Amino acid sequence: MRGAGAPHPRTSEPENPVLVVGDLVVEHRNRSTGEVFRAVDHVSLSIAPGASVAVVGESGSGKTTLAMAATGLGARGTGDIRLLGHSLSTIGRRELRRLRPEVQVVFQDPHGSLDPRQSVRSGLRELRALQPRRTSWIEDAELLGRVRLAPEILDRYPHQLSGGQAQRVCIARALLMRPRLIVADEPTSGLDVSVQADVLALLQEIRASTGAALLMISHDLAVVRSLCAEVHVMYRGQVVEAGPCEQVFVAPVHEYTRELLAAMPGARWRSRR
Ligand SMILES: Nc1ncnc2c1ncn2[C@@H]1O[C@H](COP(=O)(O)OP(=O)(O)OP(=O)(O)O)[C@@H](O)[C@H]1O
Repeated sequence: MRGAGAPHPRTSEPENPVLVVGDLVVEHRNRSTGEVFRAVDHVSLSIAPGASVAVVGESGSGKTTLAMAATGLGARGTGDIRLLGHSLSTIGRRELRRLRPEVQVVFQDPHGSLDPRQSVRSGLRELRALQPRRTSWIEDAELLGRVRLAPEILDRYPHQLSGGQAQRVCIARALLMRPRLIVADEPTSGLDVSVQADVLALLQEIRASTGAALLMISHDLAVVRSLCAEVHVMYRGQVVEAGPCEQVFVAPVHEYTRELLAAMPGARWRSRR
């Protein structure tokens, strides 16, 4: 059995970025009016193996559209996207299918992500059937232990789980695939404040122990600062500022970043220095 801390089987050179986004533009068309809205406007970013990168911005700034397009899971758009060294514009279906498990997404609404008709155990069984070799490294009970859930949870259905437990199950399902990139899209916004910190700590722990990179989508600067080394600030579809969290939060250059920081409870970011 392979431990979660064991290196991933490599499908590209270790030092290659997990994800490179070059000049991405994604537009949405309003179905009723036909109007075109540019949700992502010439965005570039790169995520190294094991890195923790955040995209922050207010609601509607394009964070989710960016993350979904960049990982090949949403509207495509134009631009150059390389996932584990493969260009999404030229990759074949078979290769894309092989690449899919390497990127796992943890969404905001854990109950919405789980099939209400499946127990946790049968949900895991289904995943294992889809990817038998990839998922054979760990047993169900041990997997749940990794996300600090008791084995009894295996026989529960989603409606029998709290929000925090359901999110841990979602994280366990992601972990089972031993991804190279975990995209966490507002993973704690739907949870009680009391469990938010635990879920964030868990994501951090999993990132550190597996070597997966983390792309964190959030409007919450406190979450970002606790979890990520690097941040991209999005405003109206554009990245207006990017850099190490310490630099961006302590000495923001763009007016919008300053406004975001000022809207946070306390100008405590700056007073840390
Ligand atoms: N499928 C879609 N069709 C039309 N417009 C869309 C679609 N998806 C998103 N949009 C619009 O694109 C813009 C960016 O949305 P997106 O969800 O990427 O932003 P966000 O920063 O993730 O916001 P939130 O934090 O509220 O999820 C918004 O104005 C949204 O209304």
